[in-house]
Amino acid sequence: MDQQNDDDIRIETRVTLSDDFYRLEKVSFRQPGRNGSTEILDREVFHNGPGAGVLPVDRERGLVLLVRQLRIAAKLNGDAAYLVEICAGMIDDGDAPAETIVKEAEQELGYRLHAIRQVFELYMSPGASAEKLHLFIADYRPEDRVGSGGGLPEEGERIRVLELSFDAAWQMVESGRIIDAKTILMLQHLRLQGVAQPDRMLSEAGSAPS
Ligand SMILES: Nc1nc2c(ncn2[C@@H]2O[C@H](COP(=O)(O)OP(=O)(O)O[C@H]3O[C@H](CO)[C@@H](O)[C@H](O)[C@@H]3O)[C@@H](O)[C@H]2O)c(=O)[nH]1
Ligand SMILES: [Mg+2]
Repeated sequence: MDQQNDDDIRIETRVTLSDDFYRLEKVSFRQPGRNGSTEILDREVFHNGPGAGVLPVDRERGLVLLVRQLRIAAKLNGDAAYLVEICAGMIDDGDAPAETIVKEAEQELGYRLHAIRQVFELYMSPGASAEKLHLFIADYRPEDRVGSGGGLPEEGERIRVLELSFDAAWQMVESGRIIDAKTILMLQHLRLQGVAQPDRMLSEAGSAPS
């Protein structure tokens, strides 16, 4: 099997094809070919990141906060136009991912979060996109509500805030109503932590061992 070394990949040229809201680039690079040769390939790279997202959890009441918002790409594919997702946003230049989370949670959800912990740092679609996502989990309680959320109306954001039980949110994954990857990852993470069924855990704890 050939060795695969990062240092053997040489970027030759980078050309910007489009630079409007996001940037699309065509990259030409050299990679090792067979029998000691090298070959040149072209790839397009879409720069739509980096971003950060958060799943706020109220463990006492067994609830999570999600958002529902228009995603025109999903509509173009023939899926629902309004997707249910975790709160997320693009990271402004110079901001740390956790700072983005704090801002987005206030803007989109109207909540102040506590105990913000990073869970994943991942690429959403590395074959075509440079978007790197930082995903967090955080705590919230009813008294942390500081506004109505909804996003920035001047940017055209009309975000609806959903507060759902763990089970109801997971049901939406299983029934295919939640189809956003970062949201499914985070809800799955919550289940793996073993806090996803507080009612069942409580009743099991209180029942006689079988
Ligand atoms: N004018 C203009 N505005 C845009 C465009 N695309 C997005 N916007 C606006 O830019 C803002 C982006 O809002 P954020 O909350 O920062 O991001 P997001 O839409 O939730 O999603 C972004 O972050 C996610 C998490 O990183 C990503 O998954 C997603 O691809 C995107 O980068 C929104 O007001 C949106 O309407 C565009 O092509 N043109
Ligand atoms: Mg957003």
